[in-house]
Amino acid sequence: MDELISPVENLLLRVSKDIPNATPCNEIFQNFEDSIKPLFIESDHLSNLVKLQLIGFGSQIVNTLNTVLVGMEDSNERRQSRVGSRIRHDSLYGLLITNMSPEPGRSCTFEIKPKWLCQSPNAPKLAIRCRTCALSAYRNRELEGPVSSKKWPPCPLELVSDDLELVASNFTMRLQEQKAFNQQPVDVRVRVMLAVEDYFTIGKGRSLLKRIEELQRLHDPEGVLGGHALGMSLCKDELPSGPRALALRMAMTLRDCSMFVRVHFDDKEAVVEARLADLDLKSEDKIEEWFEKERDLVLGGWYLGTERDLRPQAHRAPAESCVMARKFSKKVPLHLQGTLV
Ligand SMILES: O=P(O)(O)O[C@@H]1[C@@H](OP(=O)(O)O)[C@H](OP(=O)(O)O)[C@H](O)[C@H](OP(=O)(O)O)[C@H]1OP(=O)(O)O
Ligand SMILES: Nc1ncnc2c1ncn2[C@@H]1O[C@H](COP(=O)(O)OP(=O)(O)OP(=O)(O)O)[C@@H](O)[C@H]1O
Repeated sequence: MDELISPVENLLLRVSKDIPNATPCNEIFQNFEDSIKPLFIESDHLSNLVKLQLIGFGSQIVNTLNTVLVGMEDSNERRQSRVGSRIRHDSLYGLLITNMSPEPGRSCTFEIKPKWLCQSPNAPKLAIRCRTCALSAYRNRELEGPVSSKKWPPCPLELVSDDLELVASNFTMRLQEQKAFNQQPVDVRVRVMLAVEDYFTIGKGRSLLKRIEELQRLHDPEGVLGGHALGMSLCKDELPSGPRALALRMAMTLRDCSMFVRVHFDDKEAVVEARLADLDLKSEDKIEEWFEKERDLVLGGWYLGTERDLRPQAHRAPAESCVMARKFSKKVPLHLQGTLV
């Protein structure tokens, strides 16, 4: 995706990057229509998806857009991480997508990745970390410095928790990080916060997140490891294949999508709108990588929080805030916590 704004009102033009293995837009569109969209039609959440419309264009458009990119780079207007990337010539398709950008002064938008809304089916029964928090802990393993300086994204289980105060505070915290929101008068901010709280605790946002959770569960009941004996080396024949592989790719897509939340605050009643984006079906080529990642999390003790036993210099991070870890420390007396895992 690149930062080109379409002249078509309230739509963005999404085009393919010129990098090896990038899925062409026509395939992204077909996969979305066949595999993803029906899941949300069933539950009446179609209006919560970023809409995709496939368009074709001539190679002259690609040349023009690439020239625009060169111009932006010459004047330092392009984000450094994207400098040098170009639009591919061999696929003359693009997607017009719902533009979720805010309208200055009238709305603000924030983006979250809900990630894994339920535990991995391969996690040990006594896990004290969810899949996302286990992976964060794993990724923090090599980082030097105090525990508090490490990266602990919010635990995704908070988003679908039965503790509605926790759900509400998660979203209002994200809202309060928005400059456009903070610039509003206090009465508008209160109105907007209440609307966001309602939307994600009793409204459509709640049912949308619950639907994603349900779909993640339904499409991957066994986990990528299935019944694989973990002590044994990976044999490619044992990776999920056929219908199970497709279902797994769908689950992994739903575990890595983005959610745009736009709040309009110029009306008498604040209006909240959430739409899911980045629902490009994951490639089958990723299955081996998912298998290896899951195996490392299980065997390394990252779900159980026992990684410290494997690497004595490591210790449990007090800064981490997994919902599962918090439940565990409430239920189990402190002196027993080390003995149970
Ligand atoms: O491994 P995860 O769970 O961190 O997810 C990856 C994402 O990391 P993040 O959401 O930042 O933690 C990662 O996001 P970023 O590139 O870090 O923004 C990708 O979305 C990656 O998918 P793909 O390789 O582009 O198909 C994602 O990989 P998969 O979902 O395919 O495993
Ligand atoms: N529907 C949308 N409305 C508004 N902004 C969007 C929408 N979809 C994506 N964006 C924004 O466009 C930018 C690029 O999108 P995205 O991150 O999906 O592309 P990408 O190919 O992963 O980019 P890169 O890897 O170069 O960072 C991001 O800033 C994202 O927030």
